Amino acid sequence: MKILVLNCGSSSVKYQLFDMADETVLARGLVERIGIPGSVLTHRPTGKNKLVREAEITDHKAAVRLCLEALTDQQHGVIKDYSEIGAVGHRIVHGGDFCDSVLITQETKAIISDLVKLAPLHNGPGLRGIEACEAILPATPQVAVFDTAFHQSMPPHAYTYSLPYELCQRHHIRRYGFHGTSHKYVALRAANLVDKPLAELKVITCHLGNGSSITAVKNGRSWDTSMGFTPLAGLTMGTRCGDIDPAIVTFLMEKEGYTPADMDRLMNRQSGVLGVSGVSSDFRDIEAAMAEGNERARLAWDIFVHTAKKYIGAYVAVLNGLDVLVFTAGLGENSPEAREAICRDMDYLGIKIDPGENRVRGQEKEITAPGARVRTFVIPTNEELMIARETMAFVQAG
Ligand SMILES: Nc1ncnc2c1ncn2[C@@H]1O[C@H](COP(=O)(O)OP(=O)(O)O)[C@@H](O)[C@H]1O
Ligand SMILES: CC(=O)OP(=O)(O)O
Ligand SMILES: [Mg+2]
Repeated sequence: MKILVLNCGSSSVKYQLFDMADETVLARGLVERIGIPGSVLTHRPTGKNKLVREAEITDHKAAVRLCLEALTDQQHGVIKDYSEIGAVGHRIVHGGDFCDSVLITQETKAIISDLVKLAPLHNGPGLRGIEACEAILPATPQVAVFDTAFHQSMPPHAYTYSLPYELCQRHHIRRYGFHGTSHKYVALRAANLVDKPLAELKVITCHLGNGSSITAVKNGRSWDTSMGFTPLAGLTMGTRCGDIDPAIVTFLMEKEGYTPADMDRLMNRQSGVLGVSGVSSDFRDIEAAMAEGNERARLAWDIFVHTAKKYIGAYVAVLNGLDVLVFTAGLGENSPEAREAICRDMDYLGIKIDPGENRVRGQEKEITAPGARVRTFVIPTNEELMIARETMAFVQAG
């Protein structure tokens, strides 16, 4: 069976078409920089030339349509007809109370839609991707695979907020955690690379992209993670503020007369690296601006690095040690500068990377310095493969 996977991220749409007989990738691609200047589709059909199409893409529905068109493109396509696709797996970021994947129906779409307010940069785009597929593949089963699933294993002291208990119960307020599919994939892959069962390892996985989160993995389970009730918490991100003193919210609402919607926009879309630098939400632009001496870009970068260091340190404490540190996602895979800055002066914790090995971009590689106690890896994430497997199992279970 051929399975198409769509991964709507906050700044991108990634996709892969698999032949699940042997998990061959027939085509993969991405639309990146959605909503910021310079958006581009890169479609890589296996065994054929890649297709690069520049277009100003401002929303995820248009991006998904572009991906679907590439799959049947005369020159670069890999299928003749959409009916060849047996099922579509969608990455949906917020699953709320869902622990497992679900079939897309009117009812499940309504629940995903209710969660848009808790993941405004993601569940809306995820739904737009579903709608684009429903229009083009109306008879094909579609499955939602949630970012929150892996983190369901966190212990209560990690997922419970210190607010009035009954209030949190009533409104389902807890730490959910996101990027779960990615954290699980790279943690399993790291265990494979060090040739030990994941259950015997203490692992910290750093998913650093436009959205960033760090997870502590213990006994093979997500033990704690930096994102929370929503994907706004934790590290400073492309446009998200990450952890701030919660009192700033009510302070600004009073001082500036902001409504809840204004605050939501400010913290999700106008803050983070973009808000501090005034340059861009994209780390490539930040690195270029720093190279030209832009001080606010430097400050945004330094804040990002500082928060990443703090989470790693905190999770070493939570895990009582560390065996493996993993970097993944857009920045984690592609920026030696980010990895170097984050790992600098961490030798007390046993973390030290080799500058030569660390030059790697977008490839799986161990970057540990000789003699370091903690083994550090760059592992390209593959959320799409995990989602394809999950979708296949779901469809087969019928
Ligand atoms: N070669 C690169 N060097 C530095 N940063 C990169 C590179 N490629 C991608 N990135 C950064 O990764 C981020 C996108 O991460 P990604 O995980 O693909 O996005 P999303 O969060 O939308 O899923 C962007 O900020 C981008 O600048
Ligand atoms: C949850 C999240 O932030 O996802 P992404 O990094 O794909 O935007
Ligand atoms: Mg992503």
